[in-house]
Amino acid sequence: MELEDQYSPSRWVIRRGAEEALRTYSHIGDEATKKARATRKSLLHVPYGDGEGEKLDIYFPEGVSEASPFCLFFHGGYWQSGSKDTSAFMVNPLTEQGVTVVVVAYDIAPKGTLDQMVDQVTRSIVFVQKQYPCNEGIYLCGHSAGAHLAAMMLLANWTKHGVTPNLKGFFLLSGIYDLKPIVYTSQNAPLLMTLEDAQRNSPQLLLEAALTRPLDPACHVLVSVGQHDSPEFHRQSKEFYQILRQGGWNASFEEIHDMDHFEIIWNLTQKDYVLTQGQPRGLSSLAPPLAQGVILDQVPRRAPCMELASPSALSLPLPVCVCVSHE
Ligand SMILES: N[C@@H](CC(=O)c1ccccc1NC=O)C(=O)O
Repeated sequence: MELEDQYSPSRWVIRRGAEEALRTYSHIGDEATKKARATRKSLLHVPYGDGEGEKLDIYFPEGVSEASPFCLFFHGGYWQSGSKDTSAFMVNPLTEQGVTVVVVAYDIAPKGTLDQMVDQVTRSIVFVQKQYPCNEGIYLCGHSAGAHLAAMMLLANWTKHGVTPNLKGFFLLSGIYDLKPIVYTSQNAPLLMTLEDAQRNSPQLLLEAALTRPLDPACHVLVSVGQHDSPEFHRQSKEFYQILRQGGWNASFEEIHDMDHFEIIWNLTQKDYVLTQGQPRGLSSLAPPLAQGVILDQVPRRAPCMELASPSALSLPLPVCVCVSHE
C-alpha cells in the first residue's frame, strides 16, 4: 500500500537493506551513548517529573559552565521505539564545542499517548530552564517522531509552568508535522490515534490555524530532510517550512545531500558533517565562539545571570520564541 510505503523510512534507504539500516542506526546510537558516558561528565537518569519514564541525561562540555548553550535532543522511532539510552548521537561533537547536551526520554506507546508525550517534552524543557536559568539559549533538536515532538513546542503554552524557556532555535530533522496520514498506516497500531488525536497533535495544522506570531522573531527554525527520505517526508518538511514562513517564523529549509532517514541522524556523531558544523545551519552554530554567527547575532543578549537569579528579576520578560496560544 502506497501510504504504508511512504511512511516506512527504512524502505527508502539506498546503500543497504531496510533491516541493516535499522540495525546500523541502533548500533551507532548505542556506541555513541557508551562513548559519551565514558568520556563526558554527565548526570544520568535525572527525573524531570514523577513518572517512571520521565528522565533525562545531561552531558557537559569541558570546564563545566552552566552558562553554556543547551541542546535538547528528542529521539525518533515513530513514538513507539527508541530510548535516550541509545540516542546520544551528537554528544561528543557538541560538548567538544562548549554545548551542554540533554537527551530526553518520554513514554513511548503503548504506555504513552501522543498527548502525554507532548506534555512530557514540555515539562522536560521547563525542568532544564528552571535547573539552569543561566543557560545561553535552549535549542531543541529532534529526529523523525522526535522532530514532531520538538515542533509541537512552537505552540507550547508555558504560562501554566511558571517559567518561559529561553528557546533560541529548533533543528527539525526528517520530521512528520501532519499526523493524519499516520492514522491510516500500520504505525498507528500501538499509537491508537483517532483522527482527532492526530489533528490536535499536528503542528502543521495548529500553525495553519494560529492567529499569533512568534514572540521572538530571531528564534530560528531549521527544517531538514534527507535527500533519500520518501516523497511524503519531503512534502511534509517543505509544507511545514512554508507554513512557518507564512506565520512569520525565521525558518529555513535544507535538503541534506545524499542522506537517508537514518544517516541524517547517525552522522551527528561526526565532526565534519554539515549538521554538526558551524553556522549558518549546523548545530554547532549555537556554540561559542561561533555564537556570534548568523543565527545568534540577532538575539538580544540576556541580562547577566546574577540579576536573573534574584527573585524579582525572574519575572523579567526573556527573549523567547513561543506563540501566545489562542484558545
Ligand atoms: N519501522 C520504521 C522505523 C522508523 O521509522 C524509525 C526508526 C528509528 C528512528 C526513527 C524512525 N522513524 C521515525 O520516527 C521504518 O520503517 O523504518
